[in-house]
Amino acid sequence: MTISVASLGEIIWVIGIVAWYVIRYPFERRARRVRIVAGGRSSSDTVGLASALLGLAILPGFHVATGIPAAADHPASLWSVALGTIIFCSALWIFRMSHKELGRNWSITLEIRERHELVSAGPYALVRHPMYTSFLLMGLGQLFLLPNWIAGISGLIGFAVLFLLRVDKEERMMLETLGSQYRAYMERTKRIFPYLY
Ligand SMILES: C[S@@+](CC[C@H](N)C(=O)[O-])C[C@H]1O[C@@H](n2cnc3c(N)ncnc32)[C@H](O)[C@@H]1O
Repeated sequence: MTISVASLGEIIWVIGIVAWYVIRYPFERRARRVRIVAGGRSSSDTVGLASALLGLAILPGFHVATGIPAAADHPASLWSVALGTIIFCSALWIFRMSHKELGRNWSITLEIRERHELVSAGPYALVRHPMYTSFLLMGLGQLFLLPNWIAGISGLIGFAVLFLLRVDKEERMMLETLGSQYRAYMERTKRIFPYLY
């Protein structure tokens, strides 16, 4: 049995998405047991999360399952699949490290947990939002893995909507909660790219 390069990219993308959920699931379960003391899901955050879900999972998943929209297909290449695999694996690694480091402070939305603490170790020593760095890399990996302009680019668009709707609000919330401790942390870190932005 031989598989095409296009199918190979799609299979790797599916494995990547399953691995993403395997990493996330235990943190979702644990988060249910830690009390929320401030914040909550706003309508703009719901739009951001829905965009990320649509662009990074639903649209590409629909394309992989049905081949639609075939008109947006472009030729697949082995170098693109290899690059996409490396980028997607890096995204999963950063995603896993950020969850591990955030631990009980993690929330899917903008919330403050009981006894919330500033996390500034591991990937958080370099950037304030490594989980968003991992979403950006996932979107980039998707672009290289799926040879379809719409399903390929949708992850980056979904990430951008979530990031732009959320990041200022998240930093404001952290400043209100942790005050000078978070301000000092902001002064020594970048947002998503170490030393750059
Ligand atoms: C989905 S997590 C994303 C965390 C971070 N923005 C990132 O990209 O890695 C969002 C929650 O993490 C918490 N959080 C964000 N940065 C944090 C930090 N440095 N220390 C502790 N909690 C943090 C906030 O309570 C926020 O509601």
